[in-house]
Amino acid sequence: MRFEEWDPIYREILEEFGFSRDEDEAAALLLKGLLSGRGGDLSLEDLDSMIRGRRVLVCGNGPGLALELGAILEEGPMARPGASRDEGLVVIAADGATTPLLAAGVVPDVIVTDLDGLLPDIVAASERGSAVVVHAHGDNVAALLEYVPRLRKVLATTQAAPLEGVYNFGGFTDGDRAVFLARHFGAEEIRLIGFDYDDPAVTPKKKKKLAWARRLVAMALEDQPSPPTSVR
Ligand SMILES: Nc1ncnc2c1ncn2[C@@H]1O[C@H](COP(=O)(O)OP(=O)(O)OP(=O)(O)O)[C@@H](O)[C@H]1O
Ligand SMILES: Nc1nc2c(c(=O)[nH]1)N=C(CO)CN2
Ligand SMILES: [Mg+2]
Repeated sequence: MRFEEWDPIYREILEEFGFSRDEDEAAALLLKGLLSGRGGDLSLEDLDSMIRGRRVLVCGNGPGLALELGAILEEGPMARPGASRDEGLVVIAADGATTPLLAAGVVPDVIVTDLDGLLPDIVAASERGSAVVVHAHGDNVAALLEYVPRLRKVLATTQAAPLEGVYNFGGFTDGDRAVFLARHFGAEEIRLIGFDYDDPAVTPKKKKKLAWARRLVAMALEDQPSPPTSVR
């Protein structure tokens, strides 16, 4: 999604949650600085070669994730590094979904995170090869400072205007940003598990975020080349 298309949606989000655009922009600059001069981080080309033409499984952190994952694991193999396009699913974990995935023996290919999932698990997955798409915003500056130096293969995102090396593929919550990312890089098919927008066991703020996730996932999946398969 082009930033001009995203910006009106972002304005609505800023208004509804009372977030500060200036603070989001400052966080994006900070993340850019934290990554500058490092070796071994993730390029757009790396993500493209992982995702383009592949079947992608985007995992949200809803309460059904472990069960739905069990059903998928019975179907066949997950992707292995260097797998051909017919081999298995590329797994993208939205932040906290990393924990149930690791518990089931699945190391995500990509983690999309604003660094408020279970961070020791995200660090462990990174050490085991997961690429980490780290989102900077005005409320995660302390986590960026503490954890970005501990992560490998990082790509930076922002919900504000993109900067050189800090991308905006569209989206707000980790789950919907993961779907926008999969669309941006040309996934052949996107399946969702662990998305329960009507989960009653959430705080009022999370409920509002899940309403945004519902709207944005629907937007990201519009006009998918092949129809989305949601396990729910
Ligand atoms: N019932 C659910 N509970 C939590 N996450 C859900 C649920 N259904 C879908 N998701 C998606 O899973 C993603 C990852 O979940 P996680 O609990 O790590 O959220 P988060 O975005 O880090 O939380 P927050 O919005 O508080 O920062 C969410 O961003 C959301 O898009
Ligand atoms: N400024 C700000 N931006 C966000 C926040 C947040 O709490 N503050 N949470 C997000 C994921 O839920 C995504 N973006
Ligand atoms: Mg998060």
